Amino acid sequence: MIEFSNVSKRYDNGVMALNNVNIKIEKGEFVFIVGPSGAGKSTFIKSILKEVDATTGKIWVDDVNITRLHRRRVPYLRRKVGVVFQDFRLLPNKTVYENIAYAMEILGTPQRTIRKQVPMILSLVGLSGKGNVYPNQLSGGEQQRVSIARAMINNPPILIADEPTGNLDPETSWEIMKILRTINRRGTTILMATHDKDIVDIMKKRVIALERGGVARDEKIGVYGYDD
Ligand SMILES: Nc1ncnc2c1ncn2[C@@H]1O[C@H](COP(=O)(O)OP(=O)(O)OP(=O)(O)O)[C@@H](O)[C@H]1O
Repeated sequence: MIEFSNVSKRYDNGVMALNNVNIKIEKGEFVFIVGPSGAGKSTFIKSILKEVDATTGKIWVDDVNITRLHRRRVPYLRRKVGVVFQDFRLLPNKTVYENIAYAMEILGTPQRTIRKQVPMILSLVGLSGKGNVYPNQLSGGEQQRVSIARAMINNPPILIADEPTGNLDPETSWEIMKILRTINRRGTTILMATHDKDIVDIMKKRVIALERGGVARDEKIGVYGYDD
């Protein structure tokens, strides 16, 4: 589903953010990406989305070698990979419904399909009935659920969550984890970068630890392994 083969990323300032990374993630896996600040987690995620280009090596996403993917094809790649961020990134002047509908419109989804699917996606994240409210009328946890709903339009095979619980209290974080687990059980491969020790230790999922751009650990049922 996702494969990194001898991938290195050297930024223009000389920093080696990824250093000969070899990783294979199968369809349907739930993988935590952990590691100290500056270890390369964001660079790893960005290279799956082709927001940064690997300097050397090859990356496959959903069986497509994206290393040489033409710029024109990048939007097709992004359709296969939903993304959720720590800071939600919702449009403040659009309602919950409109935030999701707008993302579907950008992908060229017909209005009829949008009208049918938005309620289904809202129910998946437990927000049925909240379609007409604005993001600032929602709690942080609810906003993150909207952002997960938006990421799941078109039912992408891969969902990337970059510190999705970073702005949330522990109880709310677990509500988000339950939703991610449900989405994973429905077949979506999930990659989650996190600094949340409790979540990683309790979930008992695969853990890939990056340190100084390299894979320091890759455990089938792993732990967070750091003190922060
Ligand atoms: N655009 C860039 N230009 C130059 N160097 C960069 C750039 N982005 C990241 N870096 C450097 O690459 C290294 C890896 O950064 P990255 O953001 O991938 O780490 P991270 O593990 O996501 O960190 P954090 O946990 O703090 O988010 C760091 O040394 C960082 O300073």
